[in-house]
Amino acid sequence: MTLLAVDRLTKRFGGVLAAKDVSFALNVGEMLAIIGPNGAGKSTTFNMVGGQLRPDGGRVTLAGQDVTGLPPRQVCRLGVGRTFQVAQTFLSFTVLGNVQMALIAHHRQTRRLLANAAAMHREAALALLDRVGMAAQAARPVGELAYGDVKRVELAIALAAAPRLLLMDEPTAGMAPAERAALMALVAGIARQEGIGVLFTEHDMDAVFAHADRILVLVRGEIIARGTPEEVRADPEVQRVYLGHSGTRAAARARRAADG
Ligand SMILES: Nc1ncnc2c1ncn2[C@@H]1O[C@H](COP(=O)(O)OP(=O)(O)OP(=O)(O)O)[C@@H](O)[C@H]1O
Repeated sequence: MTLLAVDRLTKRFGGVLAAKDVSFALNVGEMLAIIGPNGAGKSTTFNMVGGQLRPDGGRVTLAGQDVTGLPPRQVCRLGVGRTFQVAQTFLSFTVLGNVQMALIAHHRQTRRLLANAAAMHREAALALLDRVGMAAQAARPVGELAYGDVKRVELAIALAAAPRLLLMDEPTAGMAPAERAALMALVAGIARQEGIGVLFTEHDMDAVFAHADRILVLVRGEIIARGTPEEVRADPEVQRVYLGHSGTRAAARARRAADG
C-alpha cells in the first residue's frame, strides 16, 4: 500500500537545479534509500517531503492527502517523523526524561508539565526505550551515553510521535561500523513490524545494500536509477557515475552478511 507518493518534485536554487522532476512512491513498512554523490539533491528532496523546503513544482502526497508546501509542524502532525544528522536531545536530561518529553509534546500536554512531568507517559516511554534496546539505561543522562546509544534514544524520540513515515538523514553518520549495522537492523525491524515507511539518505553503502528494500539513485537532481539493491548494483550507469568499485564491494559484503 502506497504511503508516500512524490510526483515530479522540482527545486531550483538560483542557477542550480537541485531536484528535477523527482518522482517515487514508498510503501507501508518499506525501507527506501536515496543515494547519490555530494550535492546530488538528496537533502533537498528530503526537505521538500518534510516541509522544510517548499518545492517550485510537483506534489507530495501522504496516505492520499496532499501535503505539498505545508510547514514542517503540520507535516509532522500528519505522521511524518524525522531524525537529523546531529542528534537532537537534551543532554542534561535522563534517557527516560527525553522520551517522556517527546511523548508530552506529541500529546500537546506541555502546559501540564510543571505539575507532574516525571510521572507522565513513564510506561509508554519505557516501552519505547525497550523497543530500541535502551531501557536499561533509562536513568542515565543522555550526555553520558556513547554516540550510538544517543542515536537509539533519538530513534525512540522520533517514534514517540507515532509516525507513519520516518525520514532519516544519514542515520549512521559518525558511528562505528558495528554500531551502524546494529542501528540499521533495528530500524528495519521496527519499520517492518510496525508498518512504518522509512525514507533515508546514507553515504555508507554497506548500510544501504544490507537494509534498503529499494534504492533511488540521484545524480545532479535527477533519479538515474531505481530498484532493489541487486538491480541498482547491476546498473552500469550507476556503476559508472556513482558506485564504482567501492559499491560493488559493499554490495557483495551485504549479500554475504544477508546469506549468513
Ligand atoms: N539553501 C540552498 N541555497 C543554495 N543552494 C543550495 C541550497 N541547498 C542546496 N543547494 C544546492 O543544491 C544542490 C543539491 O544539494 P543537496 O544538499 O540537496 O545535495 P545532497 O545530495 O544532500 O548532498 P550531500 O550528500 O553533500 O549532503 C547542491 O548543488 C547544493 O549546493
